[in-house]
Amino acid sequence: MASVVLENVYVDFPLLQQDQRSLKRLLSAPRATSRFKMDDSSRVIVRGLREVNLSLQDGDRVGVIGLNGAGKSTLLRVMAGIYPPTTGSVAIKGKVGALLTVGLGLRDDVSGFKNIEFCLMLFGIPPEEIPERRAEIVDFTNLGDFIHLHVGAYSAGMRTRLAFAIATSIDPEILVLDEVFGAGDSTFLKKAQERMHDLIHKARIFVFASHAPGLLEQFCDKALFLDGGAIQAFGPLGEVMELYEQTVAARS
Ligand SMILES: Nc1ncnc2c1ncn2[C@@H]1O[C@H](COP(=O)(O)OP(=O)(O)OP(=O)(O)O)[C@@H](O)[C@H]1O
Repeated sequence: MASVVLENVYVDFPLLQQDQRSLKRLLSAPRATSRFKMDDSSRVIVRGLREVNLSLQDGDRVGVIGLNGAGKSTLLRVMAGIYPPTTGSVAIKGKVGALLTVGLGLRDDVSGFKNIEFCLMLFGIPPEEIPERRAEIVDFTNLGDFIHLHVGAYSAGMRTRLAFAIATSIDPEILVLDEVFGAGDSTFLKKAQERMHDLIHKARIFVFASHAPGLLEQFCDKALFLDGGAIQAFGPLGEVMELYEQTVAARS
């Protein structure tokens, strides 16, 4: 049984690079009351998520929706274990596969081939299984001899192919996906979509942040509407999408 349980989760990002005057302006702006705060060490922070309580169980297929900056990627990263919550707790049961910012986690200074090996070790794949899995990933990328070149010399599309092939080479029980369907050129896109469909189908829990209603309808039956870092609604896809569209219309 896979599950994802978040209790009272907050994620704060300290704003370290800003000059003092612009920080003061952020704190004094009227709309800043909920998003920008001063923390206990007098640092200005932007609140990525606030008071998030959520329980996902086997069979849940959830679309995460919200305007730019609503907190969708932050939530997915928390579920993937990339961001620890600033406060609150996160309990995950099951193997998580995260397809988030494409290219995330690739090392520029070593070859694609080596990157694959590192990632497989990181995923906990037993050493005797690595050569076969690696060969399968290399084949999927279709990068030819470029697989032996250091990743720093790859084009964006080549990175995408490599990152996608690695991330989708394990069958996750919990699949966390940030819109990556537009990745790669058209030949790769078709292959990538087939592989994605297969993974989505097999995952016990699927969480998908997207702005595309068609894709959400295709893959999800529930939706989670985030606004200003907080959950506004969580429930059947149609109802939550309607509420979201009404909110967007009221603001534009
Ligand atoms: N590394 C960071 N440092 C500072 N602030 C951040 C960082 N990452 C996210 N934020 C802030 O947290 C909030 C939520 O960002 P997030 O990327 O989760 O939004 P999103 O809903 O995925 O947006 P989009 O649809 O534009 O991708 C935003 O206000 C953003 O400015």
